[in-house]
Amino acid sequence: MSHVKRLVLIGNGMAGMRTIEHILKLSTEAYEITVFGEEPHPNYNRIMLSSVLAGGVELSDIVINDWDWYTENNIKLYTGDPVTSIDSVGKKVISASGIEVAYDILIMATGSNPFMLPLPGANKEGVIGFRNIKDCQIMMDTSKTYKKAAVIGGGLLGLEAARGLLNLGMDVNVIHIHKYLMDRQLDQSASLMLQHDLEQQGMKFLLEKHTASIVGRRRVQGLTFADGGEIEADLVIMAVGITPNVELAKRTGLKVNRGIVVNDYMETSIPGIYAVGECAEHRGIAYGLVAPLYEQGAVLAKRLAGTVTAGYAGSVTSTKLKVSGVDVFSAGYFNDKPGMRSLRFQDEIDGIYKKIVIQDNRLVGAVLFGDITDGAPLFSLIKSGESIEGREKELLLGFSTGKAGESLASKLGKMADDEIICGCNGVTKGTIAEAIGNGCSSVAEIKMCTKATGSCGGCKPQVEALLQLYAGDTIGEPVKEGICGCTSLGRDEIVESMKAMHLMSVKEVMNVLEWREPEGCSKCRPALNYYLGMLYPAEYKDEKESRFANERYHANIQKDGTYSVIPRIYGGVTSPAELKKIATVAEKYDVPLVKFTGGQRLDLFGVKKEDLPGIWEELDMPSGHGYGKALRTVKTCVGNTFCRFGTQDAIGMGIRLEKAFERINTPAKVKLAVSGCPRNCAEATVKDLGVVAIDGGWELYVGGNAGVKVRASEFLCVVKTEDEVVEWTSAYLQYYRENANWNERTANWIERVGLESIIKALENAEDRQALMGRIEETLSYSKDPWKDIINNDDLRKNFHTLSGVETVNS
Ligand SMILES: Cc1cc2nc3c(=O)[nH]c(=O)nc-3n(C[C@H](O)[C@H](O)[C@H](O)COP(=O)(O)OP(=O)(O)OC[C@H]3O[C@@H](n4cnc5c(N)ncnc54)[C@H](O)[C@@H]3O)c2cc1C
Ligand SMILES: NC(=O)c1ccc[n+]([C@@H]2O[C@H](COP(=O)([O-])OP(=O)(O)OC[C@H]3O[C@@H](n4cnc5c(N)ncnc54)[C@H](O)[C@@H]3O)[C@@H](O)[C@H]2O)c1
Ligand code: SF4
Ligand code: FES
Repeated sequence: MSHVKRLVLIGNGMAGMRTIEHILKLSTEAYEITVFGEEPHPNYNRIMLSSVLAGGVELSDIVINDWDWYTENNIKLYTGDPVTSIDSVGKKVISASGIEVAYDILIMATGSNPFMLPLPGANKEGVIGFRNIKDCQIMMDTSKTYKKAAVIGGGLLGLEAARGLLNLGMDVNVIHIHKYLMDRQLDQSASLMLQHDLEQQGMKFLLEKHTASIVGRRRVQGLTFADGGEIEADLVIMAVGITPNVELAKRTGLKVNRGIVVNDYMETSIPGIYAVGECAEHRGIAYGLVAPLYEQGAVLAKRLAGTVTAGYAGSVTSTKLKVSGVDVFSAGYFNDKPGMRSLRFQDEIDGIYKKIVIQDNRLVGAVLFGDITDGAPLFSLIKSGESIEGREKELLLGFSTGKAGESLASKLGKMADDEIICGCNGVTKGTIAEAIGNGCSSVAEIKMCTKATGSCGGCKPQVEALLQLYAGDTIGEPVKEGICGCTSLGRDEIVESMKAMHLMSVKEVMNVLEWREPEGCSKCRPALNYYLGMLYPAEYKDEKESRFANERYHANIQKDGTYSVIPRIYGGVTSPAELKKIATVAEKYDVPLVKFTGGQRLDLFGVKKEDLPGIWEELDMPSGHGYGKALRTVKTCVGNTFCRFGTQDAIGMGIRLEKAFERINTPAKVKLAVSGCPRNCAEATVKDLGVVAIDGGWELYVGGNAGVKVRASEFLCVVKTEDEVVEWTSAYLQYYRENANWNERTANWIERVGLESIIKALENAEDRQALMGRIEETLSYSKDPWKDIINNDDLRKNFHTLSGVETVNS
């Protein structure tokens, strides 16, 4: 009797999951797949952590496959639960939490660990590597309190970390053991030019320095060096290389050198167990960049799907530094060795350096600084190993004869179709041209079709140039980006079309506006649902299936799959009776944790999905919307009710605002606060809208945020009465609802459109009244979502099965 084979993947990272994606494409349903991940997240783009740290990219933007993707593909995912042992005889894995899963095929993709120098004091608080979301979060949090950072290691990772920390406002010293930065990728000339440019950006370097110890009490306070020197540091990032994560493999008895030894088909020394990614060692090499790991994944997937493959033969690698303002590329051999010749070009005026390394008339290496447009074609030549005899100087001076000022699109036009444009994903110019020919008209669409630009993003300029070349008006305007890969239309065009054609459902919008993906995606479906609800509050029926899980269940999904429930406590003011009720419910349902939130609410953590309706019913309190893109909380200080400094009734004002705007859907979450005097105990100036009492009136501030990027709010207006506070707040919130992009916080919106334009839209009393009328109309249709479910037998019965798009929500 044949049974579906059970495939277990250990490591929910970039290489392992790319392998699974390939397998799903090659042979759907051939395997019953289980994935274990040590990190408490779905699969994300580790490469982009540098961009998250540098700012401009949110953690939610770097998810590759969200939670729903696993469900949709019938993959059982255990996160935050590492596999701790493998029984290779009984063919099963056991996780830290005790889960046992049997396998027929086991893939190990456990990645690497940062190499932590075993220095005295290395275990102090504030000493970390830079490898995962947690490290990234620690750096972002630390920068809010501390100012002095030291990065040990001036390689790719160290420099990208240093740039991010500078952007976070820290003072950064990079300590490098070698005389030249990026000594594993660059020659001396390129390295010196790089150092110069980074110093101009504010980075400081201590070169040829051997760190001797890390000093401080519990937390790091500084570093000492072998030459007797020392510096102060409140945060130390070790970026001195990585070591394959092979402990589990060793315990299992797999053959391990530096990495888990694999053959050309990624088979380890034990039949049925494969290894892929940074943890694997192939022909003596454990790679540390995604391109070779993705190649390995493609080979392994073919092998497991029973497709013919020649096997993996090893890779030549190329790297680009992801630091804005400096362009650095390196591939193959970058320093001359006996038997090699090199040609160099250095332009100190424009800061350009090029070097190509040749052996036996073949290109074996290249280093580019300042202008890296020739990186892709040079890398193709290195990989192809073809003779470049007689073309050496042409290659050095500009690949495609490179006339001064020649556009990138024109250069790319001269390239052969089989040249690689996206190094990370091995995507050729021909493949991208074909995707454009098949109708892809934006970078996002090309990413969806080909994966190009989906990893480090370094090939985006080339892909944009190809779009200009093949989809633009000859070489005209760049093709604009849509709200997601399913469309090339932007938010305003979509909303205008909805109005003009009176489109009334998500499906209709996608049909009429010719969506590329008929079902849409997790970016556009919730956005369309929001825009339709905003335009037609009376007629539009909210589509549950276009909402994130948090919003479907009206509770926040937690990392272990349980939910957290926050009842509404207006203005943060409760009563003994209310507290008793919450306590009774928490006891009855065995709620493991009851905690105050930053917004002065009580949060019940660890609630099972099936208990949600019962808990809501027994609490008999309105939903606090702690999960939604809606008004979350109005935080208040005690105001003149008890405080001797208070000039106004902050509590009363806060409760009035919360009662007025609870249940309003907004493009992104909205938090308010009211302080009773300028001492501002309710922290009103880091809220989406903050109200601060003054003598005889109130000041209103907007666009504040205390999240990853702290932003102080900006002064909007001063008013005398509580009624005026409500009027301005109504108008401001409705103007935000009508004009911001879905998922755009007020802080980002105001930065994008400018406070001036908002003041202009609100300064006229008639306009304010009109906006207030529209928000009141919308509010008149809103109902408490918990009551809605509890009182509807059908909804309550089918509560478990509410499905929709997936959660990367905060
Ligand atoms: C900040 C940063 C920037 C980078 N930039 C680039 C770049 O620009 N270009 C480039 O090519 N590469 C870059 N890299 C390297 C690239 O991210 C890695 O090569 C790639 O992620 C390796 O993939 P992997 O799947 O082998 O390992 P990982 O992505 O690390 O995945 C391994 C996963 O396995 C999990 N795991 C480990 N042990 C267990 C266990 N016992 N049970 C369950 N799960 C386990 C780990 O927690 C991890 O989530 C960068 C790396 C970092 C940290
Ligand atoms: N843009 C990219 O492609 C990119 C970005 C980040 C990370 N990565 C990858 O992540 C991995 C880790 O990166 P990395 O920069 O840590 O590794 P790396 O090996 O590239 O660089 C480490 C650097 O640390 C220096 N060093 C070693 N010991 C030291 C010491 N005691 N004190 C000071 N300096 C010391 C080395 O000279 C070397 O230049 C690599 O595989 C890298 O390819 C790639
Ligand atoms: S903000 Fe002013 S009124 Fe409110 S608690 Fe602080 S000091 Fe008192
Ligand atoms: S080169 Fe990295 S995503 Fe294309």
